[in-house]
Formats: sequence, structure tokens, C-alpha cells
Amino acid sequence: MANESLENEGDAVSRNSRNARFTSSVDLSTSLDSSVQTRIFKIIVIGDSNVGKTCLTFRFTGGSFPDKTEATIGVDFREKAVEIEGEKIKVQVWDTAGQERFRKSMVEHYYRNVHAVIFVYDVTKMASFQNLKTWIQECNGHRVSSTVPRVLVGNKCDLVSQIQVPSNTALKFADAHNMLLFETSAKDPMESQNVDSIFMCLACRLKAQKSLLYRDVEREDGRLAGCRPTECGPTEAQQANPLHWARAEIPILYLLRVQQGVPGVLPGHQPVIPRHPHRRRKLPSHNHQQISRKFLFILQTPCHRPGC
Ligand SMILES: Nc1nc2c(ncn2[C@@H]2O[C@H](COP(=O)(O)OP(=O)(O)OP(=O)(O)O)[C@@H](O)[C@H]2O)c(=O)[nH]1
Repeated sequence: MANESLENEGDAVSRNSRNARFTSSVDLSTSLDSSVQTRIFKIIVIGDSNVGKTCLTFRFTGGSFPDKTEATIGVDFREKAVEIEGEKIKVQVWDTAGQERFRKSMVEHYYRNVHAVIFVYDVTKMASFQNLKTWIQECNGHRVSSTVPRVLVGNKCDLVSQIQVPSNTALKFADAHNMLLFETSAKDPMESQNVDSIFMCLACRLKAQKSLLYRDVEREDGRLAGCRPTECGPTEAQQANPLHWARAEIPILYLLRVQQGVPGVLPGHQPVIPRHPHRRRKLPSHNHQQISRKFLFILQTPCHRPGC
């Protein structure tokens, strides 16, 4: 059934000839069938035209900054396989058109069966930040469930002298909308790990969600299901406040705080990275690695959720 609906979507959206890399055989496998080899998560990237949605998705899936981009017409698909705790997951990124004339017939398709949403603004254009409200309204208007994770991305941080949207303003907005904030640059190669972490954060979150489903089904079956620590989903309290996502995302929050120069302290952990200069002064690469190692370490630590 899932395959069928995606094939229909594929027919509709492949009208965008430029860069369309969609294959109808792709399996949108959110099903619980254990025979399915690779699960695919659909992530849409939304925001004003010219904020850098294409470049961000290109950076994540292709590992580079495109020499030249044109306005997206309809949608472009890009895919990347990632491995999280031994499971291969395909992240299918829908790079949507920012210009109204290129998107109006497509909007329904963007939001159908979406697993996560990335809202992008340009840190050098206040208007693109102010327009986020409209994008969020559009998303809500398409009945995207509040459980679908959303993140906010401020792009073009390499243009330091032109920044119009202060980090604090963006952070307040993100908090008010229960979103994580990432400020980054698709252009700056030093920021590439940060771009990856946006998508990896969502992939971790989605993986955790699906694992929760497995566990619930087992419980309904009458079998008392133990769950591996890293498969735990959010507690009720965490669900009530998406900022306190499943534990897999705690490191990302930590990473973000560190990038923003706030001393990062995880519950139950000593701060390992000292207060850092403001993120716009580039993090030295060894710190990136240090953060990534911490990220992996936390993912592997035992779960303290009661009853787990
Ligand atoms: N300096 C800088 N320029 C960027 C960055 N990301 C994108 N750009 C430039 O911004 C322009 C628009 O980038 P796109 O990725 O095509 O923007 P988009 O949001 O996909 O635009 P639409 O397809 O019209 O919705 C291009 O000229 C890019 O080179 C960045 O991080 N830094």
C-alpha cells in the first residue's frame, strides 16, 4: 500500500525534469514488516526562494556545494543512505520550490506521508526569517501531525558581515515552535558536518520512533518486550515537549549549545567541551570530531527510562 501511494506521488512529481532522481521502485517502508531491508524516510525542505535549500540538500547528499543552482521547479529528489546503530536507513530529501509559481500544484505532494520537515531561512535576509510563520502555517494547514519532527535551519552563516537575523532571535522563535535550531552554511566546507547533523538528528529521531512502534506491537501481542536501550522513544513528558526529544537527540541539543558558545552539560554528564567562542568563529576541526565522538558515545550509553 505504501509503495502504491508513493508510486502515485512519483508520477505526479516527476514532472520536474531537472535533477529528478526518483525511482518508482523506491520502497517507502515505514511498514513493520521485518523482511523490509531498508527503511526510507521522507524529509521535506521548506522556505523562501534563494535561502539555500538546494545547496543544503546537495551538501548532505553529495558532500559538496553546487557550482550553480537554478530556482527549483516543483521538487527535486535526493537520497542518501546512512547507517545508524547498524541499521541502514535511506533519507529521501524533497527539495521543494520556494517560488510560489513553481510550487502551487505540488504542495499537496510535499506534505503527503512526510516524516520530518526542515524549515530554512537565510540569516542575511530578515524577510526570509519573518516569512517562516507563513511556511509553518502552510505545513499545519496540510494536517502534518505535531509528532512529525521539525527543525529550523539558518543558512549562509559564512556571510558574517551581512547577518541580519541574530542567533538569539532565531533561538527564541525555534523554542516557541518546539523546534531545534541549526545555524550553518551550505557553502563553507568547515560546516559540512553541521549540515550532516541536521539530517542525522532527524534520522535518529525517526529511527527511534519506528522502534517504539515495534515495541508497542510486541506488547499488544502479549509478549513482554524488552527494548534495546538505544531503541527507546520519548517518554510521555518528552512527547509533551518535543524539545525534549527521544534521548537519541539529546546530543544534538548539546552539539547546538556548544556551537552557540553555551557550555554544554548533558544530564548526568560532566561538560567535556569548555565554553567555546561564538560559533561564527569557526570551530576547529578537532572539536567537530570531539563533538561527533561524544554524539556516538551518548547514543551507545544505557537508557535510564523507567521500565526499559
Ligand atoms: N554564501 C552562501 N551562499 C549560499 C549558501 N547556500 C546557498 N547559497 C547561494 O544562494 C543562492 C540560492 O541557493 P539555492 O540553494 O538555489 O536556493 P533555494 O532555496 O533552493 O531556492 P529555490 O529553488 O528558488 O527555492 C545560490 O546562488 C547559492 O549559491 C551558503 O551557505 N552561503
